[in-house]
Amino acid sequence: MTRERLYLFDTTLRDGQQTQGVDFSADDKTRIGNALDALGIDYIEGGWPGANPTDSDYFDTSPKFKHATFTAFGMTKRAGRSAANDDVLAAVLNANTPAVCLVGKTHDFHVTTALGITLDENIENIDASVKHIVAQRREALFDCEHFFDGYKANPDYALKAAKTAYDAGARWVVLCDTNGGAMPADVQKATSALIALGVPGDHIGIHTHNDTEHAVANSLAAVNAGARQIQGTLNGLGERCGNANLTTLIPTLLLKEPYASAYETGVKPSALGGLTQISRMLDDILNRVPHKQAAYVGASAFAHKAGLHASAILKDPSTYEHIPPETVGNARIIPMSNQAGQSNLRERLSKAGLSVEKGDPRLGKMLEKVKQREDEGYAYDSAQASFEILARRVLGELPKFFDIKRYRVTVERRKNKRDKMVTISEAVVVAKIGDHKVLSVSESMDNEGKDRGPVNALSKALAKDLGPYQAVIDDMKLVDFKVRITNGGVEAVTRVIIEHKDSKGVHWSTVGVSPNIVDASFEALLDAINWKLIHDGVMPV
Ligand SMILES: CC(=O)SCCNC(=O)CCNC(=O)[C@H](O)C(C)(C)COP(=O)(O)OP(=O)(O)OC[C@H]1O[C@@H](n2cnc3c(N)ncnc32)[C@H](O)[C@@H]1OP(=O)(O)O
Ligand SMILES: CC(=O)C(=O)O
Repeated sequence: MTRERLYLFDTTLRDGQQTQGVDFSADDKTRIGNALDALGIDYIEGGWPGANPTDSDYFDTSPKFKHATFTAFGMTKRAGRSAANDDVLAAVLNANTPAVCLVGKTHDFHVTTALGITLDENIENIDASVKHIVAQRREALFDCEHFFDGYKANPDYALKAAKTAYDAGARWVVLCDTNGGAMPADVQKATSALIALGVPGDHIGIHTHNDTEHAVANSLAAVNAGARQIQGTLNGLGERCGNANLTTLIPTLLLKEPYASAYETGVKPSALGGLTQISRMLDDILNRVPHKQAAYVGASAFAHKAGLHASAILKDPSTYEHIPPETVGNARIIPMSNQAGQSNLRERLSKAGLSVEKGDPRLGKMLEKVKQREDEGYAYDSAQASFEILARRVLGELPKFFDIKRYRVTVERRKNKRDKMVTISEAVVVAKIGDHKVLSVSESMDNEGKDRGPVNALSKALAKDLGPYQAVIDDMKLVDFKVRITNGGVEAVTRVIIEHKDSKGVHWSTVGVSPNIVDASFEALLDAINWKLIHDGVMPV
């Protein structure tokens, strides 16, 4: 059976940039754009040339994609001037991209209220703007802003605005759920109405927002009605609650029926294995902790915590997995927790290179220890590296790299040379490495002279001089530090979970628990260092 072509349009670099807290540099855009092209995305919208220096700089680099059509975004010309005389439109065209996507109003309320012009003037703006793009021999796309709300309020006008763009030569008329409030049935109905009016489905695109968590469902509803282009972003970035998540839509289109048999996209099955890595790369660029429960690519997407699940997974993974995790470049995890049985335990141990026979009494002892510690506040499902350290300790297989003799942290509030009150934390750690005693002192100041607190001072002192292990420890980078009070009131217990990564891209998490936040942090730090030394194959001196 021949499959119909479904086009994927990425707007991570444009609508994704409209996410609160996201500010790409031109170099970030280059990295992301190249990754999207390698993945097989058909259109990459780079931003709005002329709107800000970063977007203009990125367009100045004139990216040359192997697969994707590079697209500039802008808005229709303003009323009262010709398209050729609109300076905002001119800046967009001056970027010289093969495709140009213009947003325009299709909801009568927005025309009269936001633009303050007549409904006819708006139709003329759409017509003239699209014709101007086509006359410049560019592929024209028209984003029908607020199309679904407009269709509800005044269906004739919304349809007329969309049809005007098509008649003026737009290759794609993109129906936008700008405020993100449409339901799948609304999308299906309005898309079908435009097709019935004479705009073919293979000229219709869909652009949805996630304000009701329906962005993916609404994109599929439009495809079901006949649309053949989907716009979205990596990891669902985008204005407010985000756009349709391409990281979810791509595997769904390639792996799930009826889409997999009916449609072909530019993303080939062989490229799908790189999806998790691209998703994590974006988080890395944004300095964000990846969303663990993200569909397909989240670290928990294939984590089997419950004992019953883990026991069946070991017999056949398809018992509790909708797809094999490797298909999207993800990995299966069997975490340890108070929900676990011996199956979870043996699987985790074998992943750590520790083989224990079924029925070994140490398994029962270890499971009891894990459940008892979870009761005290530890959380091993989020701190697999600490579980490994605990298991090695119970099995008598934890190498002794060094011994901490003592540590001390002081916090002082004092006036500095400029007579300004400052807080300074200082930590001292005394460690014994073989026969050698090492004393390290560190302050909490960062490179800009800002106080980073007692835990930071302690971490720096601990990692400052561990003699023969130093090169391995210097390769550790703290990426996340979470503190949680697990018991309220005067008996409060603090749980600290920290995440590290190294230059090989390996991430590992450790946990510490104590009524004292410094002790809890120190325990998690020690586990992190021991885990790294073990995993780098370091021998104790
Ligand atoms: C639904 C979407 O996500 S569309 C994408 C929106 N993206 C952005 O806005 C990000 C980039 N935008 C910007 O940097 C700026 O808004 C600019 C440079 C484009 C314009 O800046 P300014 O000239 O200062 O205008 P400002 O942002 O205050 O207002 C937008 C103007 O465009 C007009 N406008 C809005 N949409 C359209 C349209 N489709 N066609 C023509 N004019 C439009 C508005 O009426 C308003 O004009 P007014 O001030 O005369 O009422
Ligand atoms: C164009 C666009 O981003 C929107 O209407 O949501």
